[in-house]
Amino acid sequence: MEFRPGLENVVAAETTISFLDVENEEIVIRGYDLIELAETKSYVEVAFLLLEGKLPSEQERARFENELLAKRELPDVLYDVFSKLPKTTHPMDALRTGISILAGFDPLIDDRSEQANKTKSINLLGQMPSILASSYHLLNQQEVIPPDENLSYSANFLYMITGKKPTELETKIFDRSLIAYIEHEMPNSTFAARVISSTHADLYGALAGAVSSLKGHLHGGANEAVMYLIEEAGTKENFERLIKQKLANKERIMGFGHRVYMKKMDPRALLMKKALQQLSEQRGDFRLLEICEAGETIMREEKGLYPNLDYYAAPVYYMLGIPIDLYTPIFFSARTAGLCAHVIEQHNNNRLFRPRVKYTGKRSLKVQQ
Ligand SMILES: CC(=O)SCCNC(=O)CCNC(=O)[C@H](O)C(C)(C)COP(=O)(O)OP(=O)(O)OC[C@H]1O[C@@H](n2cnc3c(N)ncnc32)[C@H](O)[C@@H]1OP(=O)(O)O
Ligand SMILES: O=C([O-])CC(=O)C(=O)O
Repeated sequence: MEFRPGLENVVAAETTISFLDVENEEIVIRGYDLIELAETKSYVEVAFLLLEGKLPSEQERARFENELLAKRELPDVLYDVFSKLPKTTHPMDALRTGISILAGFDPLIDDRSEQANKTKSINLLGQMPSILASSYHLLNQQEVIPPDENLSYSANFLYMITGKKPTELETKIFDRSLIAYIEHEMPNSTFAARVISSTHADLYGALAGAVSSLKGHLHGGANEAVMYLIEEAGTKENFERLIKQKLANKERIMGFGHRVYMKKMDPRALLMKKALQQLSEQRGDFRLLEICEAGETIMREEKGLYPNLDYYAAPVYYMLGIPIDLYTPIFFSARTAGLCAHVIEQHNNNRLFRPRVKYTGKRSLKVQQ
């Protein structure tokens, strides 16, 4: 039996959902190129594509978006729990708690049929913005911002976080970031969700496990860590110095490197870099763009490493006025569509995940009598 640390290059599932075609620099989502989807479609349309396997007609999009918007209300107990959690709770932990509580409210909890799983997925996708925004506000002893009926899914999501009606450009960029995060083949969190659902566990359990995985700094938690590093530096010169110092100490720089892209730029990072350029030009404020470009150059020169999505999503979120500890929950919220598609696929064609080990421990020890 062959052992590959980190399961590098091990094929863990057969799927029709997505594939990283690194050679051709394409992230294939149900047959489409993710970057093209991000430039031409809305998050709601790509979520529909993931769940239904095809892009929606205009009528289907409107119905689906209305369905999501109609699910925004949460059971009262969630608001109550969020307001009672220790104020130091990270919103990712509140989010995990929220998903666990919702499980108890689902009459179809143990139904793994495709239809029941789709119903759960739509409920969760609709509720996700409310969970994020309300948990953040309640943890910070602020009023919860009620949804605005007249806004699109993404505009309302941003509004419930910031309390400000976003401009058209802000909505477009936020929506694009959600598409960038929506699905990415077999990252650690998706693998976790598939492993959990392979025991016939329910979709909520699989997603709660995925939240835990995605919170880590080597995965989704990197977007927050990037922004804290930029904030700590404040200027381009300090950022360059800080990166060099960390590299000299053999520390990792968050937002760089990727198991699959290795020494190539993540196509989604370029998408978000363009968004940062747009926001910077529109505001006449190039500070974050200059800092990030300086970091990108140093990492390429010193380590031959390129930015991943988290590196450029972080300053984009900062410029959109989003609190830093919501960056990773937003990543998860966007990823919900992809994760649900994977749980559905796993449940529809299941075999229990149960790998083996390469044992390096002791043998033949005798118990002392
Ligand atoms: C949207 C996402 O979730 S993308 C991932 C977000 N995560 C990050 O940005 C965290 C920073 N990046 C990393 O830690 C890594 O690049 C990972 C975890 C993403 C991928 O790691 P792996 O494929 O396991 O590569 P591995 O950890 O073996 O690293 C290979 C080499 O590159 C170095 N390296 C990889 N990434 C970085 C980095 N960001 N900074 C400095 N060095 C790095 C490692 O130190 C290692 O060097 P060595 O061979 O001299 O020991
Ligand atoms: O693919 C990965 O390993 C991590 C990643 O970029 C993602 O989940 O978007």
